[in-house]
Amino acid sequence: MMNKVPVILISGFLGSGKTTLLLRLLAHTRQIPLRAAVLMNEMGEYDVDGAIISEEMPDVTVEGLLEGCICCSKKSELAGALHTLLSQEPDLIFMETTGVANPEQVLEELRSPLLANRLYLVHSISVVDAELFHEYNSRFTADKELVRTLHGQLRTADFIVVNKTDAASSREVKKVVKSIRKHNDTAKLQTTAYSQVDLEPLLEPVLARLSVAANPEQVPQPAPVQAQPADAVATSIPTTGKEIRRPASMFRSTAFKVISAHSHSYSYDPNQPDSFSRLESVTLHQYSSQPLEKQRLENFLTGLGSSLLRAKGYCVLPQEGTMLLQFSGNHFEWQSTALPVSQGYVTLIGEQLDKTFIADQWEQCFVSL
Ligand SMILES: Nc1nc2c(ncn2[C@@H]2O[C@H](COP(=O)(O)OP(=O)(O)OP(=O)(O)O)[C@@H](O)[C@H]2O)c(=O)[nH]1
Repeated sequence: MMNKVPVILISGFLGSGKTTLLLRLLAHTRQIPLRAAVLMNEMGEYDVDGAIISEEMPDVTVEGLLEGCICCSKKSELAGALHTLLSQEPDLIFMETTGVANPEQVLEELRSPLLANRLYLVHSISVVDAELFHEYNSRFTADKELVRTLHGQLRTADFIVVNKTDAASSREVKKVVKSIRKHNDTAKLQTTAYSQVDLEPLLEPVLARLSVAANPEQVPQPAPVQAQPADAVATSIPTTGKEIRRPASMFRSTAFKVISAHSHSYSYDPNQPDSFSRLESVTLHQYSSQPLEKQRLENFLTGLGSSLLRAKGYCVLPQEGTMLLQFSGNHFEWQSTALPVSQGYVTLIGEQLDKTFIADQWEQCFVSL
């Protein structure tokens, strides 16, 4: 039987700190050294998080599944993407879901015969934003699908990272932990800022398994958490080639366009007619030859109010050059990048986004010469 490759699944709501954790894990695996590969799932049309990883860890193979969630619209492509990564023979695969993905569906897919004979799950990690956990929970109570997703992210985890404790009071952090425990009272849980968790125990089962594979006479280690059944029928799987994505309307003369809108939805369930989540993503492209002004962009995003949950992308600025923009929980983060980005873009994720207004406001972010 072929050696199975360990998988660590990272889920958690928008902006909670999944990529921050993944970067730490990748830095640690590189030190060991383990050859890690990443499956990155993004709701927008660009792989912003994949680009961040590629910049910091150019040796790590990243396969991106974009414009949809691997728990629903991209579920059929999951096996192909994982097999593309498997062809690189990594020691370990990290999977980061979108912030609105329900890991329950992903885990179900990993248990399918197509994947169960090649992979085994070591950890399902859920990252929680301590600052916004309760706000999101009360805000989305009417959105049954999203509530199911938020709870699914907690239920499936064997390790929960309560992150962003620097942005929440200690009283709030305690309340968050108490609420989480109502959904999952068995997972290991760590409170932290910037996803600074103890990495060694997380990777211990992977190292144990690898050392057994290298020295088969050793006594096998206990089965990893939620380990999958050993054997399954091998089936041929279509692979997705790595795609360099280009905006469809790249050659339009219009300077700035709202290119795409993606609604997060699951396949229709007649028993749950109201179970539709209205979260969507919109990607804005920096087509203009006129300079993009940082302050105007910040004002525009803040002006969208509570309808905007998350924004991220690369902006080409007149003074600073290309910068990575991150917006979550009303906080902006700008970071210089050496990535060769010829045309900037910003992906917005939110609820009931007013696209006409957004297109107009985006246009106002460019300084008229
Ligand atoms: N204040 C604060 N900011 C954090 C912390 N952890 C991460 N961030 C910032 O929050 C933003 C989002 O972090 P990510 O790691 O990209 O979050 P994510 O869960 O991958 O986000 P999605 O891409 O929406 O899925 C970035 O600007 C991070 O630098 C934290 O503990 N405290």
